[in-house]
Amino acid sequence: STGGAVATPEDHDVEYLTPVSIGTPEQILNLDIDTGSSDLWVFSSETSRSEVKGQTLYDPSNSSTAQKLEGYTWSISYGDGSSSAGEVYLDTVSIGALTVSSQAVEVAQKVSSEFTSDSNNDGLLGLGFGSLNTVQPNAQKTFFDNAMPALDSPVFTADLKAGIPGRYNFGYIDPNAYTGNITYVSVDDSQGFWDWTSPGYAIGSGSFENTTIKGIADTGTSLLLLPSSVVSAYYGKISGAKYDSTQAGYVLPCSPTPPDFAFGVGDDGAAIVLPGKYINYAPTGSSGTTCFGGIQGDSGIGFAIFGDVALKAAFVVFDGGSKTLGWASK
Ligand SMILES: O=C(NNC1=NCCC1)c1ccc(Br)cc1
Repeated sequence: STGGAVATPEDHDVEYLTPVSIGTPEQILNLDIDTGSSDLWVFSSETSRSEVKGQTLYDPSNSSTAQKLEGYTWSISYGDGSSSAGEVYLDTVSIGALTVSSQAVEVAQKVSSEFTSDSNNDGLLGLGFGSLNTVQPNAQKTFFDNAMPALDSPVFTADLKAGIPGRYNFGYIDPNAYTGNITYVSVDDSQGFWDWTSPGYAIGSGSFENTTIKGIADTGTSLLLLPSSVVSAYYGKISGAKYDSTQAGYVLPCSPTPPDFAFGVGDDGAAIVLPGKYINYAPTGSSGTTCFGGIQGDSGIGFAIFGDVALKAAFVVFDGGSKTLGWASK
């Protein structure tokens, strides 16, 4: 089997939303597919009314295939401080033509303000490793783990794009979605993340800097978070760029276009190049002269995060069979 669906960017590519069918008859919710977590949770008929502002709600009582897991609960908090919690049902879940008949659907009873104010986001679909799932008393499998045995190939791919819809596919690699070769790198799943090591980076037309950068491929994080030495080297090349403590990040003049940023993949010299315009993440004020940087520091996290700013420059294969990541330009 195979499947897949469109991934549509919200403003500034802060997140990408994908239509997911739940229940019988189908209830279609737009979910944030997140390789940095492993819970599938949705806004629901059980979500506190004061915490819902425009989201589409999954109502298990309107699904003939919903089955409540009595006594099961979940509670999650994300790297950006957002959180949600609730109860658990099993129901049929599909992404395009790919269907999992007994998927744990975690219904939110409470969500934090970040989710309440994100009116187009109806929930998250985690594609991290199973060890991250928060359901008690028994952890539940991700959509990918449930689907994997039936997939033509045990993979899913992320093809996110800047400002236009991309795609998540399951079970196959679309040869028309990328250019050149796919370079595969090993993944350390011991922390539950798609954790890999880049051999270094280059700034603009500069020479490649060999420096080990361990980090996770996280579709649920918006920015590219890198070691402070790398971030300082990058913004040090840009006149007027500075760390703005008020914004808690580096800001830069939106014009001229900043230098490209490339990160290495594999040990054969392959690299993914972020066009400089990707680093103009969003204007900080109404004049549009100053931009918030799409590359920021990873201090305090313990490893880098290759979030959407990086992923949208690549075609990425998440291989659940070999536990590897494949990176290609496009
Ligand atoms: O939470 C994380 N990724 N997903 C999402 N963020 C916000 C909503 C969804 C995340 C995961 C690992 C690390 Br390290 C930092 C952050």
